Amino acid sequence: MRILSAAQTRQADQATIQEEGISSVALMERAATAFTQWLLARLSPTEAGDTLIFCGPGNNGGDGLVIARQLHLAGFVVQVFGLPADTYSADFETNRQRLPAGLALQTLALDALPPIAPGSLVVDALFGTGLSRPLAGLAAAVVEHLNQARARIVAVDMPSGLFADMPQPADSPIVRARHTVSFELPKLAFLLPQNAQYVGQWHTVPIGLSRQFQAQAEGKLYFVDATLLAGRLPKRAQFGHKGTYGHALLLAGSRGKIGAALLATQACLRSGVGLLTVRTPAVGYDILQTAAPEAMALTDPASDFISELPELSPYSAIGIGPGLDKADETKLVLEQLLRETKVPLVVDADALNMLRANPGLLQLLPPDSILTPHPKEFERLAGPARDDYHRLELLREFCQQHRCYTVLKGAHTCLGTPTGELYFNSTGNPGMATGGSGDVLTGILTALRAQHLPPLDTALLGVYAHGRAGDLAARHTGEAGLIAGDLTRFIGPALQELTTPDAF
Ligand SMILES: NC(=O)C1=CN([C@@H]2O[C@H](COP(=O)(O)OP(=O)(O)OC[C@H]3O[C@@H](n4cnc5c(N)ncnc54)[C@H](O)[C@@H]3O)[C@@H](O)[C@H]2O)[C@@H](O)CC1
Ligand SMILES: [K+]
Repeated sequence: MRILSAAQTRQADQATIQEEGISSVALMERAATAFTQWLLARLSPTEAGDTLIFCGPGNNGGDGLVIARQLHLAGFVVQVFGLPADTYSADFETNRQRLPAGLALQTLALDALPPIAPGSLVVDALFGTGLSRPLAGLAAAVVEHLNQARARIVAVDMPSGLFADMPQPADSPIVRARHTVSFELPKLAFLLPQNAQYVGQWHTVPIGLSRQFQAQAEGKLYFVDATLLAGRLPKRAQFGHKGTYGHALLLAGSRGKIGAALLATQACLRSGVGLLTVRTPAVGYDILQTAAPEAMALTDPASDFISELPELSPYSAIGIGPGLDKADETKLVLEQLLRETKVPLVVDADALNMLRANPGLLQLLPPDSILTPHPKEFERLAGPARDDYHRLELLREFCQQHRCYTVLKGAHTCLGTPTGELYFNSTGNPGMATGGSGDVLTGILTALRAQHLPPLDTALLGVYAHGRAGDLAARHTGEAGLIAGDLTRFIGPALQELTTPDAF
């Protein structure tokens, strides 16, 4: 799925209208109907109770008028309010005319804002993608009024006051919606933690926006769903053997953190790698051989940390980082690895912190390496961000400068590419915010890369499958009960879902 800017969304509406030869008011009817259907699938008129719909002067308000008409006809107890304005959009005017008798548009006034009973259903159709500046005056007062009511607010397309694709001044008035129902595609704003308090849970409803426009639109933002991944994970070959699926090397673990090495090991094994060798300090030998007999243990001469780089020629991908100690010897191992390796790298955790400690090391990063920082680790590498939008800029610059793929971990993990694209993941849940989850991701990515998948496919598939494994696991454990080891059990099913079936 593409993520379009506000301007592109307007162009997409126009392209759809032209392509289909329909009127803009017909597209509005379609969009508003999709919203109404979404609501009707979740709430009966009795469950909704008092339903108050707040409309702005543009097409978002026009949607609100259509929704008011449709909910009224569906038996909801509807009141509809409009912001006074000098001009209204043409489709707003048309739909004002279409309001049924018995449902009058009431004009909002600063000194007479309507009371909102606790638990009421509020539909926020004040402003959508056409917002051009922060709200002020009466509009701001209405937003404040909605936010103070103990109502269930459902926003049409956008929570009013929020920009679709850029930050806004601190303290801008913005509706705090419980649900946001967006037309066709998510907006960039929905994917950033700083906006979660306004967007609530977001949903998309299809409105038949021009596919051609979506495919050809400029811009480099993507939302990764199963469709975007179709065809990227080949089925295993009938005559394949373990040599077909690569030989991965993991450099991981230190005294007290052999568990991290083990989690990466299990995940790597569960992600289809042909052979796996694991380099841990000597203290990890018995643990690894017992808990993961499928992996080969190549223990380091040092007892507690990795001090020597093994011979690298057998391997098709190398993962480094989970559970490493920051010993000087290990730093030298990382440096030697960066200088010597010709095979793709996956770099995680303390290996990232070591890169930062010696900035010269970043210059040695082989092209197409995959880095997997969480926001704090990324900040150490690329500097502090003013806000979530600025962090995306830094991510883009970092990936282009170092010709690497960077997986910025979090809700909607964002993958940056050397060519400037940003891909937001759609799977995963808050249960995955638990120690060891990142080690599992490193194992998955190392395995996919070892199987000769291109770096972009590796990162997209790996991040998606990791989240999907978390979603499958949480069905059994609940989110709070989820631990990283649970993820490894569901990587196989997650990858299976993504595997391209044979064409007939
Ligand atoms: N264009 C189309 O064909 C469709 C548009 N749709 C709806 O239309 C919305 C976009 O409509 P519009 O482009 O008319 O924009 P909006 O309805 O979001 O807002 C535009 C109106 O608000 C005014 N405005 C902007 N910022 C303001 C501020 N800070 N304070 C006060 N007034 C402000 C503008 O002057 C204009 O009158 C979408 O979010 C969606 O809900 C849907 O009906 C689908 C089809
Ligand atoms: K809105």
